[in-house]
This record gives sequence, C-alpha cells and structure tokens, in this order.
Amino acid sequence: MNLVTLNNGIKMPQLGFGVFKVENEQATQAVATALEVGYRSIDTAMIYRNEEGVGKALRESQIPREELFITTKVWNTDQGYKNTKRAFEESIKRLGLEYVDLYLIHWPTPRFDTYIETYQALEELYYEGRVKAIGVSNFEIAHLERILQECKVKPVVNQIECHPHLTQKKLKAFCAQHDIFVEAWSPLEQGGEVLQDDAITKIGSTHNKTAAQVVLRWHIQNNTIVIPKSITPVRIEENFNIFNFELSDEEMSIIDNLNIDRRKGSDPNEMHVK
Ligand SMILES: NC(=O)C1=CN([C@@H]2O[C@H](COP(=O)(O)OP(=O)(O)OC[C@H]3O[C@@H](n4cnc5c(N)ncnc54)[C@H](OP(=O)(O)O)[C@@H]3O)[C@@H](O)[C@H]2O)C=CC1
Ligand SMILES: O=C1CO[C@H](CO)[C@@H](O)[C@@H]1O
Repeated sequence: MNLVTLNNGIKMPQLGFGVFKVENEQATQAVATALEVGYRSIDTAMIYRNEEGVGKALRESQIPREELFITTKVWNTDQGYKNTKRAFEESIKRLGLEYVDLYLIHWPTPRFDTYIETYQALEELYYEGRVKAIGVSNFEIAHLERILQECKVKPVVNQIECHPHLTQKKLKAFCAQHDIFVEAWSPLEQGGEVLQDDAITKIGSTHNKTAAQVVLRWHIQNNTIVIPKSITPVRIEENFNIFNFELSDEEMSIIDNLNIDRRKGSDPNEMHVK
C-alpha cells in the first residue's frame, strides 16, 4: 500500500475508500469488502449519516486500530468552537472509536465566518490527542491563507473536488507550496462522463486497465490522495488495483488537458448550509 507522509509526520494511505450516499447497513457491507480487498483508509462525515455503519465494519474486521486511517468531518451547521467540540464527541461515539486519524472542516461556509474558531477547536482536539491530524475540505486559496495566518497548526490536507474535468491546477500549486496534500473527492467525477472519454479509454486499453483505473492512476502520479467510492465489490477491487502500472508523461498531459473547470458539486464560495 502506498503511504504518504503528511506535514505533521503522520502517514496516510494515498488510496482510501469514500462512503458518501451509502446508508448505514450498506456502509457496513461496503467497508467490510473494502477492508478485505486491502483498503485501510475510510472517508466518512457526519452528514453522510453512516458513521455507525462504518464503525461496525471496522470493529467486525478485527483489524488493529493502528492499521486503520479514519477520516470524518464537521458539518456546516456544527461550525463554531463549542459546537465543533460537541460534534466531534458525537462522531467518535457513533464510530465507536477513541480517536480519529483525520478530522476535517467540511466546507468553509465563508458567509458565516466561523471557520477560524472551528479550526481552533480542531487544533485543541489535535493537542489533546483526540485526532492524529487536522485539515480542511473545499477551502479556496483565500480561506487557506486565513488559516495559515491566524492559526497555529497547518492543515495536513485540503479535500477538494478534483478529476480530469476539474484539475484544480492553481489551488493544487498553492497547496503544494504550503506542504498541504490535496485529497481528491469525486475522483471519478461520480462515475460520470470522464469514464467514457475516448482518450482515457484508449490509454486504458494500452495498459489493459479500465478508464476508472487510468483516472485514479493519474491522481496518484499527481501526488494526490484519492478516495473513490463504490458499493460494487468488483469495482471496489478494480479501484484498488492501480499500483502495478505507470502512465507516461505524455499520457499524463493528455489527461491534464481534458480540464474544462466543470464541477459536479457546489462552489465553495456559494455553499452555505444545506
Ligand atoms: N469533502 C466533500 O465535500 C466531499 C467528499 N466526498 C468524498 O469523496 C468520496 C468519493 O466521491 P464520490 O462523490 O462518491 O464520487 P466518485 O468519483 O468516487 O464516484 C463514485 C461513483 O462512481 C461509481 N464507480 C466507482 N468505481 C467505479 C468504476 N471502477 N467503474 C465505474 N464506475 C465506478 C460508483 O458506482 P457504484 O457505487 O454503484 O459502484 C459511484 O456511482 C465520497 O464517497 C466521499 O467520501 C464526496 C463528495 C464531497
Ligand atoms: O461530502 C459531501 C457530500 O454530502 C454533502 C451533501 O449532503 C455535500 O455537500 C458534501 O460535500
């Protein structure tokens, strides 16, 4: 398994498993399959309403806790110093864990201007050892700049929408410059058009790989952390088998050039509370 070293020295698998839109019972099943296949990093959030289901799969797997890397996130309506502390306790209770490996602010929700005090609550959880690392999600450069200026602990990751139709070149360069890993959400564009793209399927046939494997490999070679989601066992396995081939520089740039700056999700400056 490929591990990356975050800016606080903690190691994180570069490939993880996402569980958005997976209900509790199904989450238990999907996470169990993922763990059997070899995934050790799971990405959930309070708003996915499946922390219990994820926690059940973790316990039932009997995999030692230190081998797992669990991420969850504080939702928009729980932002603010006190609310975040409470939301964290509720999340780890649902997960049945003593600590999480990574705790993220889900969206900056800039209109409410609470992400600094929310981040300060994350810093305290970090100092207390309740979380091994802290970070953000859907933060744009201006939001990151404030965190870097006004807070003490550097975020280890910025989890953002990223795929060949939204390559996020500028934001990625900013994160790289500040030693913040980019973690791609919807890395497969939610199973959308990118998987039908002729250039990608052609590259896939050269390597005897599927379009999904090519796209995930492109993320990996871009030094990005990825968390593809699937509830389909063959796809869960397919998405894991991306470490036995390599894209050439030319293939990488063909995929880079598919960018059309098109989002599947919300614009972080427009996302308030949903
Ligand atoms: N921080 C944030 O704001 C956000 C974070 N996330 C996180 O990122 C994770 C991944 O993003 P997500 O939006 O789920 O989208 P993904 O890009 O991971 O795509 C998931 C979709 O693609 C399908 N799929 C998966 N693998 C394959 C494959 N090999 N071939 C064809 N189709 C495939 C899945 O179908 P099926 O399941 O039916 O197999 C599902 O419909 C989430 O689960 C969540 O953990 C997501 C959104 C926002
Ligand atoms: O991670 C995510 C998926 O769920 C949320 C909505 O319910 C999104 O807003 C969010 O970005």
